[in-house]
Parts: sequence; structure tokens; C-alpha cells
Amino acid sequence: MPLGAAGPGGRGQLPELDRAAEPGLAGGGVATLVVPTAFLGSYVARNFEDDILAALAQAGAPVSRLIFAPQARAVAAAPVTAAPAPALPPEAPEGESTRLDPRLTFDRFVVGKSNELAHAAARRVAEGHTGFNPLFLHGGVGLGKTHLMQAIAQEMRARQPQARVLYLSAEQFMIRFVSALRDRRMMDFKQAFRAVDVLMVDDIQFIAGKDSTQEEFFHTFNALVDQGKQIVLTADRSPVEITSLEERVTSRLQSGLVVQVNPADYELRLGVLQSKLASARAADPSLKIADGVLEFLAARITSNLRVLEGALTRLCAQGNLVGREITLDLARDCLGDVLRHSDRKVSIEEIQRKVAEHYHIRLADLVGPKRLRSFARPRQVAMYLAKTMTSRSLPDIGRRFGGRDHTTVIHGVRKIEELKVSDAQIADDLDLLRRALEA
Ligand SMILES: Nc1ncnc2c1ncn2[C@@H]1O[C@H](COP(=O)(O)OP(=O)(O)OP(=O)(O)O)[C@@H](O)[C@H]1O
Repeated sequence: MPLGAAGPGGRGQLPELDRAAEPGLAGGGVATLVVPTAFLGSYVARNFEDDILAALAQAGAPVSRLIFAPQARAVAAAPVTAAPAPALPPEAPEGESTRLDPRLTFDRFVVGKSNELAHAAARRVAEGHTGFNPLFLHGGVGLGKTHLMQAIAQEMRARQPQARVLYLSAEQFMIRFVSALRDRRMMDFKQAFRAVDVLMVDDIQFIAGKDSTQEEFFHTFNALVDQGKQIVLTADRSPVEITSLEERVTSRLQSGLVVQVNPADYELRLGVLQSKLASARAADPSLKIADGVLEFLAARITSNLRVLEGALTRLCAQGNLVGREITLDLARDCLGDVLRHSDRKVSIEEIQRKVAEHYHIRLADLVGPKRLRSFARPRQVAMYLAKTMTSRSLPDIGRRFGGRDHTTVIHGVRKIEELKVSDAQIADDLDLLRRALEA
């Protein structure tokens, strides 16, 4: 059913509806959808009711209300007079391709050290290079694996419009498989999956411990690879780290190219923000953001590009609402919760230790009273990092630097802000220190 809606991951995916939930028109504008479990029913109702109603309306079925009935109950409760459920045609797997997010393309993917290998491999596969089969991308949450996978799919579809490129999550694979089993349509299922030219399965770790799904995936995988069809997989861990996978499955997953997407460094985070801001500005040219805000976000939100992107979206919405420039203060107010959450990473003590090490001075001199330039400048650098990488207040920072007053901290921070544009050495030092602290 080609419905477009945000799925559980917010990426335009739908749960399987083909056989798992067939609409039966019961008259009076009410349709009963038979679902395998009450849980699935309420999930579909919560997330996709509007889309289903819209699709039914489009198909000429005047339905104003949906009832989600778990299978056993639906059979028992079905009114004798109810019209029989019209059999939906089994969904061709290619139907899933309509669910690609048009924003997740190579054009919009910012390349940095942490993802350049994964990006290069993805490009090669998208260009038709057959040496990496399967291509297995793995890495932490929100680092761009799905983006890369969907970019491959979109590029392949643009290059070879006739190719059947199927993108789905491992969960969707399982739901389809279970539905096919239940409805005794395994032949359809097998045929449909074996007819694709490219199979892309996101979050494959999901099938770990699900023995029958794993078994079926293994057969699908082998059949496709034997026919020379491309497979692309993503997971939050490498194949060997996914426990509860059968040995033969693990080994097949590793038989192509396994590439890690690493946590984004500061430059990449900043690059992603700049790219997202450019898109936001294209939609709203009046958007004004003060210097230093993107740098602040990139320095402070380090774990996950999705969270970083969400923070910028929130800020832009806020800026738009209040109709004024987005300043650092506004960012701090508006993103307090996100910033506090990502704060745990770097402490002032760590900053002091790293800065002392970097400038080869003793920690006692860094925080002590001596005003010698060789101590004062590193001290200001450390204060600047404390200000931009933690959410500590100025008085708090002052206290941790030998009980100094907050005005001394302000002076130090301003000094470094000036120097980082005029003094390349300071800019390099800051860069190195930031990386070391985030590592
Ligand atoms: N290099 C990048 N350039 C531009 N945007 C990126 C990049 N990496 C990630 N993003 C954006 O960050 C968000 C999260 O990325 P994505 O969903 O691909 O992460 P993921 O690694 O698949 O995460 P998960 O493990 O949770 O599925 C998306 O909006 C994506 O567009």
C-alpha cells in the first residue's frame, strides 16, 4: 500500500500492511482492519490512521472511521452480514521504494574523516560497482547510515530507473515474513524478494535472536547474491558484535565490505549544521543566526547528528516564532535540556588537564595565581573551552580556576575569541584540544 508517512524512526516508513491488516468494508463508512495483534493495531492506529483513510478515499472507498480488530477477535466478532474483505493484491516489494526520503541523497551528505570511507563505498555501490557485496555499514545511533543507504537507493533509481531497488527495515522484513507465513503465502514472499535487483535492509541487528526470520533472511540473501544482485545492510554494530546471530549468518554478512561510520568530529558536525542551515534558509530567507551559534552547537552536541539537527530545527522554529535573530543566549535558553544532556561528556577538570598537557605546564600553574604569559594564555584557552564545551556558569568556571572572579573569565574568553581569528596557532591549538576532549 503506497502510503507515505513517518514511521517509528521518523523516516517515512510504514509498518507492513499488506496482509497483516486488510481492510474489510463493513458499511456506514467504517472499515475493519484485521491485525495480527492488538499491539500492532494500536500502533498502526496511532501512526497511520490518517494515511490509511486518505489512501482508502483515493481508492474510492468512502470510509470515515477505522476499527483495528485483532485477528481472533475479529473472526469471532465479524457480523455475518459484513461484506467480505476485499483481497488486496500482495504488495510488490518495490512498492517500498516510494518510502524513500527525498532529502537523504548524496548531495546532502556532508563528508568528513569519520564517514569518508563509508561514503566512498556507498558511492561505488550506487555507481554499479559490484565488488562489495554485501556492503555492510555499521556505527552508532544517528551517524548517517540510513542517510547513506537511502542515498544509494535514490542514486541507483536515478541511474537505472528500471532496476528494482528495495529498501526496508529489518523489522519490516520480519513483519512481511510473519504475515506471509500466517497467510500461507510464502511462495509469493520468496518470489517477491528474489525478484529485486538491489536489497537494502536497515538495522539488521533487529533479526538477532529471531530464528525463523534469520533463517529466511539467510535464504533470501544467498539467493540474491547467487544471482549477482547487490545487498546493502546497516546495523548499530559490526557483524561479529551482533550476538544471537547464527555463525553462518555472521559469516555471510562479513563476506563483502564491512565499513564503520565513526562518531562525527567537530568539523563534520559544523559542516552538517551549515548544510542544514542553508536548506532552512532556502525555505525561509529571513532566518538570522548570529556568528558563533553553529560553532557552539557543534562543540556542545557531540553524540549524534540527529540530535544536532533536531536542535537546529528547534532553534530555527524559535527564531521564526519570536521573529528575531538567533543568538547564543537564545540558543542556551531554548536548548537547555539538550545541552544539559550532552554536557556529561567534558568536565572542567578534564579540560584543565588536557590544556596543561598540551602547553607542557603544570596543572598547578594553569589554575594558580602566576600571571606569566606562558601560564596566562593557556589559562585563557582553558577558560574558553570550559565556557564553550560545558554549561558551567562564569562564576563557577572562575571558582575552578583558583577562585577567580567571573569578569576575569569573561576577559579570558573574549581574548581567545579574538585570537582564534587572528592567530593561526591559537586556532590550531583549540582545534586539537577540542578533538582530544571529544575523543
Ligand atoms: N554526513 C551527514 N551529512 C548530512 N546529514 C547527515 C549526515 N549524517 C547524518 N545526517 C543526518 O542526521 C540524521 C540521522 O542520520 P541517520 O538516520 O542516517 O542515522 P543512522 O546512523 O541511520 O541512525 P540509527 O542508527 O538511529 O538508525 C538524518 O537526518 C541525516 O540526514
